[in-house]
Amino acid sequence: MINENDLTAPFSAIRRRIKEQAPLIHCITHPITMNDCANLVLTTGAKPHMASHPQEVAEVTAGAAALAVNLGNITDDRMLAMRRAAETARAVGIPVLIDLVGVAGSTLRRDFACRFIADYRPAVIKGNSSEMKAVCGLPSHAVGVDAGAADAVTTGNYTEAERLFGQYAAAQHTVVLVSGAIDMITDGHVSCGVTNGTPLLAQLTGTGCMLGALAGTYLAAGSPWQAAVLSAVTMGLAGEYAAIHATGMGSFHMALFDAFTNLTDEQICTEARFV
Ligand SMILES: Nc1ncnc2c1ncn2[C@@H]1O[C@H](COP(=O)(O)OP(=O)(O)OP(=O)(O)O)[C@@H](O)[C@H]1O
Ligand SMILES: Cc1ncsc1CCO
Repeated sequence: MINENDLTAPFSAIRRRIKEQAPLIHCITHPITMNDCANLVLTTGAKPHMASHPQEVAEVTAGAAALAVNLGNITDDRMLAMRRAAETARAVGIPVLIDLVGVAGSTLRRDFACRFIADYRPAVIKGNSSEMKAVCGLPSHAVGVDAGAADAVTTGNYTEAERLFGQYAAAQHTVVLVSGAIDMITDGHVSCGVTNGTPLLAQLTGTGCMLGALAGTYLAAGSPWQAAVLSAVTMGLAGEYAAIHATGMGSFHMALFDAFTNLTDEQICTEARFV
């Protein structure tokens, strides 16, 4: 049984370190959510750099504290940029997160992701349940970049999902963050499910990409496990607060950013909910 205090104990320290150190977070991502990801990183106190030109990314990563790459809306240039940046991340010893956007419906992205994971050993691999099943080599039921209902992690299949994704995480020596109504985080030895959130988060494009950028930011100040759990709790709770004030998706979007700005350590530690 997971002790919730053990999970939440490091949260405040990570948040404080990010505010004090204002680390540079290099995000190589796509135009659909780039602006939201940059603004979310800013709410933490960290500094985003969204550089993606293949000829400059190595230089940018060399000055960063963490690298987050996202396969959404992929291009040849960004694939090359991600590999060059990851080479540098490995050389200078900074952690890498990969967000598997769209791998379930694209052989190009799936092959790229599997090669990237094998070559650069990301500290965190993030995806929705369909994307994660796809890189595990299992049939998945994605609808475009969204997870299919048949792949969702639920209280009914939680133990099986824990086994499946845990096995993959252990084999890759990484932390897996599976997003959804229950966000599952596992390294194959320890796992937890974060139940904070609102279905509205799935109605706003790119909240999964934002979750990846947030986990990438916390990687600069905490372990991969802590970074993944804290990001899931933060996104879920911010969604819950935003849902209270929103009257539609426009105001939800704004209220979500207000919630990121105003969430306190106490709210995050006392209102985090785990399966
Ligand atoms: N039904 C739900 N109830 C509560 N929270 C949810 C629900 N669906 C998604 N979320 C939350 O929304 C965020 C994004 O998760 P999701 O699985 O939708 O990502 P994604 O598919 O990668 O999204 P995108 O491709 O739009 O970036 C996570 O923080 C997750 O907890
Ligand atoms: C809609 C969409 N298409 C490619 S990426 C993206 C944003 C959510 O991942």
